[in-house]
Amino acid sequence: MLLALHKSAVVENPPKIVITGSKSESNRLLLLQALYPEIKIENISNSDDSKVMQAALKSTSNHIDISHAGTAMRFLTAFFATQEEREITITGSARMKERPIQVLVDALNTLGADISYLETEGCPPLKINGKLLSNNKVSLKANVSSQYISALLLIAPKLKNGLELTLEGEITSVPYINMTLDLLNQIGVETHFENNKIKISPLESLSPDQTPLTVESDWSSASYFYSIVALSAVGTEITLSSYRQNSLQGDIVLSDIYTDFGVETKFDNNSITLLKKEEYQLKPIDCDLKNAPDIAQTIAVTCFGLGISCHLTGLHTLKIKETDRLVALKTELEKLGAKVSITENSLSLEAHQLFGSASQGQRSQGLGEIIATYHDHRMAMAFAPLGLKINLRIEDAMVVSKSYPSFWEDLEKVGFKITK
Ligand SMILES: O=C(O)C1=C[C@@H](OP(=O)(O)O)[C@@H](O)[C@H](O)C1
Ligand SMILES: C=C(OP(=O)(O)O)C(=O)O
Repeated sequence: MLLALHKSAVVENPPKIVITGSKSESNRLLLLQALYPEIKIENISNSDDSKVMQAALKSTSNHIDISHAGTAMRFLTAFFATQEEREITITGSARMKERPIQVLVDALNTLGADISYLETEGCPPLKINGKLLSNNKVSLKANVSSQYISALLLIAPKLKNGLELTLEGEITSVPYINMTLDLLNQIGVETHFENNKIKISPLESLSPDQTPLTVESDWSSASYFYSIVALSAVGTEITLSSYRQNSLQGDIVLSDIYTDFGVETKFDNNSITLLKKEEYQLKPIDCDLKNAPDIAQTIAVTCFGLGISCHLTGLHTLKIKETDRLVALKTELEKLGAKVSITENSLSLEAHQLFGSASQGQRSQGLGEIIATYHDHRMAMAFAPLGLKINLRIEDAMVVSKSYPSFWEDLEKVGFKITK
């Protein structure tokens, strides 16, 4: 569906926006709940990725399709590898069949699993013959995706002797590994992470009287509201719930990064209020995002909307996500008149005269440019805040449901004018 965003502004005193639970926390807890049924979960994400995870864990079929969900693909591969007597095939969208999984498959096979490729070597779909994994030590490359490491950590306490992982090379997306370890600790699993070694002790079962674990709202989803406030007038405020100052999610780093754009975050009563405190003092942005790759698109578009330059690094994982996000960002920002250069792991945007030139002025007329989204929820959501500056249209807008199904309704609540 093509949605048209008509140039609008944030209303005064918008209602509080309740953002669904973190899909990263939800998908970890769902997997742990399949291993330890005593676990109770509250505020689970209503994202497509968490729904497919729930459906796959309930399914008795020997054919599982996880669509676009990277965490589900990686976590379930590890899970089904340990389910004795079960033979399944696991597949996903056309893009999922291009997203690499060899590092994880090799590690699981080294531990004793029986996993093979059904189409392209190194990528889904996979055939998994569930087995008792008899080894407990393995080394793997840590610079491709942290999801492989989290997948192994999640099944580790159910292995007879636990697990000892050696991480090779630079470790990417570290906060996601720490999130996995923290959730394991919360259910009583002993973990140890030092330098490039992680050790997990076995834990057979949990006591039946578990207190529910509450998933915090999704910080990556909050990023779009940070961008909206950054692109709005001084004094603009938006309140989001439910958030904690001591989050497990690395994307909380937004609250620091956006101070550079004049956005202040106030934590109060499980909510955050984002306030545009001052006009942004034109200053180039230089940011290493290897610990928070999912907010790269948001930040690049905020900088474009403010007319400032940015140099974003640590982006090597962006090429293997829902789309090649570096190429997608360059293509779509350039449609709007930006000058962007990319390498394998970075993106640079030149400062520009903000929608002031004749050609850019024309872009505010009519229905505006069509932004392509490449089956990537974050392309749709990252570009949407530009609706405060220009008219634009978002192609395949329902793609947002991968992580944030009520995104467009929530944008309307804060004042965006959107038509089909
Ligand atoms: O473990 C997780 O929940 C995630 C880890 C990150 O992936 P990489 O480790 O592949 O960067 C992130 O981009 C993804 O959205 C969610
Ligand atoms: C990369 C993402 O998800 P996944 O890898 O789980 O598909 C994302 O949500 O931005």
